[in-house]
Amino acid sequence: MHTVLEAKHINKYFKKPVLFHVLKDISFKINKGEFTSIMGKSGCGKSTLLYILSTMDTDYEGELYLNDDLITDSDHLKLSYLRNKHIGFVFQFHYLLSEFSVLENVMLPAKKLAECSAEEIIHNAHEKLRILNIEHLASKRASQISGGEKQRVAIARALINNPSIIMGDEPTGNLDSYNSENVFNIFKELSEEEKLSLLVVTHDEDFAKRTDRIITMEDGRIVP
Ligand SMILES: Nc1ncnc2c1ncn2[C@@H]1O[C@H](COP(=O)(O)OP(=O)(O)OP(=O)(O)O)[C@@H](O)[C@H]1O
Repeated sequence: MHTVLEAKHINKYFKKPVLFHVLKDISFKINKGEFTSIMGKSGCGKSTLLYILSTMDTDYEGELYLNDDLITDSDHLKLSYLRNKHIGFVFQFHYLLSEFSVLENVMLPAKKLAECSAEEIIHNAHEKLRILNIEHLASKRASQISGGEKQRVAIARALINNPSIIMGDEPTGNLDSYNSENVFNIFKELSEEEKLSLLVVTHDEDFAKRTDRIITMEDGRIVP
């Protein structure tokens, strides 16, 4: 089984206001197509861990592998490239640009990566909107669509560069139960049919129970 992401003995300390050992010897693997949730009480270190796994925080001890490559000591430019190419993000808040159209919002990470022609990017963005059943919204401004629709646009944007893994920080935290179910079903389908890996921090037990695996954290450690 191909491993998409591997954390080996990750430790993280916050140095201020006092020295605080926030992540303690975290090790796990995420395989291709695996849908994993991370749960744990507020303050146990979930977001801190996701920040490291998503390559945004480089101030940690231990090793991080992306598609079997050790990326821990990569410079910021390389990490920014790897992040954009291989990792899609879905947050609690959608972070869409409200004055841009839905299509333009979805295209943005592909423009940044600049590995496809403008025509290909438009074609790919339409394809992602079709997968998420929101192609009819393509020309609307992001400010003109509902909360549930915005989150689906955010997922389409996360998919645009065909990442190896989608990371979510409470992606259903702002949604009602209907839209949360919708997002869950989209993620499940992506993992089963596209063999996409998903790693989602959530407080929603119903959501987590239906993922392939729950990683439970307590006081900066993974509960064995
Ligand atoms: N920049 C920082 N400096 C010092 N301490 C921090 C910093 N950021 C977070 N912490 C502390 O680290 C711990 C873990 O925070 P983190 O945000 O990872 O928790 P979490 O599990 O994601 O919580 P929640 O479920 O409430 O989002 C908390 O005790 C928090 O107060």
